[in-house]
Amino acid sequence: KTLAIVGCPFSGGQAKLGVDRGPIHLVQAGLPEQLSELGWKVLFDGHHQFEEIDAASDPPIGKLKNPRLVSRVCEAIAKVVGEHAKKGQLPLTLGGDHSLAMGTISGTFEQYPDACVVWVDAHGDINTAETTDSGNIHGMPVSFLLGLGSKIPEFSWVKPLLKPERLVYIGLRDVDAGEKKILKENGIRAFSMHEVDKYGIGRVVEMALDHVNPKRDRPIHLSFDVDALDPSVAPSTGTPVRGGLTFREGHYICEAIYETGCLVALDIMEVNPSLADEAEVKQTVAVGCSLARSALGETLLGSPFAQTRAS
Ligand SMILES: N/C(=N\O)NCCC[NH3+]
Ligand SMILES: [Mn+2]
Ligand SMILES: [Mn+2]
Ligand SMILES: [Mn+2]
Repeated sequence: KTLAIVGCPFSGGQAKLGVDRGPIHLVQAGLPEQLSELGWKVLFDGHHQFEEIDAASDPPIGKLKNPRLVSRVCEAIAKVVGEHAKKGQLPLTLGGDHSLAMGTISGTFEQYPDACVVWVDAHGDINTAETTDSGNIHGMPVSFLLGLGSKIPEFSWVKPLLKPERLVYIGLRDVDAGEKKILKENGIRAFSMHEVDKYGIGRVVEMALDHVNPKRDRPIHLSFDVDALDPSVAPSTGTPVRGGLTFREGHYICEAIYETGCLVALDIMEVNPSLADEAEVKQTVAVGCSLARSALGETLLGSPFAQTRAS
């Protein structure tokens, strides 16, 4: 049961400063120690340093901003995550913005081609080069993973290994018109906050897993954007959207996924320690840590450390 913590101090997928310091704050809050307390053999893989590319050498491609930087960083992360997965370790990637999931999920699929993805987020992150308004690539990783939209040579390393039926969303409430069209056209299952209200988080997680993992025998990659949580719960994040998951709903998702024993990779993304006052930053970092603990075996009544697939 080795857990490989991959620090990814990266902010190139969006415009707000500070999200690259998410990893250091999560680590300094004691996350590695907290996880070894749970029984994990923790391998801290360090905070990966990414070589800058000066703006002049990385002009936008169409609307896409910092395209070469984002592509190169994600390709590097795909290798790192893939290598840890190959060794039977469970990669925990600490972001950094959500564009990184293009890398982490590519890495997971190298090792687990039959994996499914649970994407917890206020946003769909599924814009293509054609539909994106902002050109911020953290709003696009899912489209690359599905192989949607026009092919961009700089991103040719991304293989379309994710199939629509292996992807499910929980927490959506800020989806662009173009993304809504993409979700519909591709028949992608999404449990928005409307469904969470209607069915309750317990049923939503059950239905989500029934959709992508009916026999609970497929590896699960959980990609958790902390802005899925209500801003009152995780205030220090780049794109807060009101009406989000409660503290418990967010943790329930993680606990329930851990209980499947299928978790093989986890991303905790978009913690930006520079967007709120000290108390709110502390709160957001603490939530990132507790979500990770819940997804990795911490339970409220303390049950013995169950085996996960990546043992
Ligand atoms: N946090 C974000 N994605 O998860 N922002 C980008 C999406 C805005 N439409
Ligand atoms: Mn996201
Ligand atoms: Mn988001
Ligand atoms: Mn700081």
